[in-house]
Amino acid sequence: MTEADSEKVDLRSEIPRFKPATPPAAFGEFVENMRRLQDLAVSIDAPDEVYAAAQEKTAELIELLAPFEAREGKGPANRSMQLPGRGSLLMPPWKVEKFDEESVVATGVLRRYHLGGGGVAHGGVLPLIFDDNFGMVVYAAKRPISRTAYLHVNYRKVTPLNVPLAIEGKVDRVDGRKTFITARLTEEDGTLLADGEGLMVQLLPGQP
Ligand SMILES: CCCCCCCCCCCC(=O)SCCNC(=O)CCNC(=O)[C@H](O)C(C)(C)COP(=O)(O)OP(=O)(O)OC[C@H]1O[C@@H](n2cnc3c(N)ncnc32)[C@H](O)[C@@H]1OP(=O)(O)O
Repeated sequence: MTEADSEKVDLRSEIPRFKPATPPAAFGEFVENMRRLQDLAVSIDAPDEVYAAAQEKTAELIELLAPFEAREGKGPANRSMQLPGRGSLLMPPWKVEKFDEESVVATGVLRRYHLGGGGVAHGGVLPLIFDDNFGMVVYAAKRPISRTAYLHVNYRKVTPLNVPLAIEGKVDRVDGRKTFITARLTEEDGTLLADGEGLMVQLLPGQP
């Protein structure tokens, strides 16, 4: 395998030194279509022929895209700050509203894809939102590159779908390599849905 080949197929990387991307509008529209597809994939109840047609169309899309799979940090997903969820399908489609040393605020809605049961968000989605916020807080506060050592979420109320939400996280205290972060997830009127605390530990040279 040549070096160029290994770059194409090796999806591992060290923790990324973040480089923002500015993709064309079509990328953002593609990601939003994919999000709509995710919502539909978890909610449809369709005739057999519709599933068969959907299978064919998605197979065509995979064939179109597969030749362009690239290693972490090359494509625009996850590093397009102007797009909801930084253009990453893993992330809920939230927008960063405030990003400075004082705090990081992101707002958005959770949608059908994020359903747990009983019409409200899956509990596992919340730690994802908190962890991502903690990562951005570390970055915005100009702390060294760190990884989450622990993350604690208190679920205070069920989190509704399709309702505007906000998370605000900030550095609580710093102790050597350790950055302790707190965050709150609220509805627009300030109702507290969940709060969280996390420890981000600065990576030492050579740590992945
Ligand atoms: C624009 C921006 C976009 C970018 C936005 C991107 C956002 C994405 C952010 C995602 C971030 C992640 O999810 S990262 C992925 C999830 N996390 C991981 O996979 C981490 C896996 N764990 C590890 O790699 C390691 O355990 C580390 C690096 C966390 C720590 O290991 P270490 O380097 O050997 O350090 P160690 O000596 O154990 O600990 C250092 C100090 O921290 C304390 N410590 C360590 N772990 C814990 C713990 N669980 N609970 C309490 N305390 C702990 C120790 O007691 C010690 O304190 P003292 O004795 O010094 O007082």
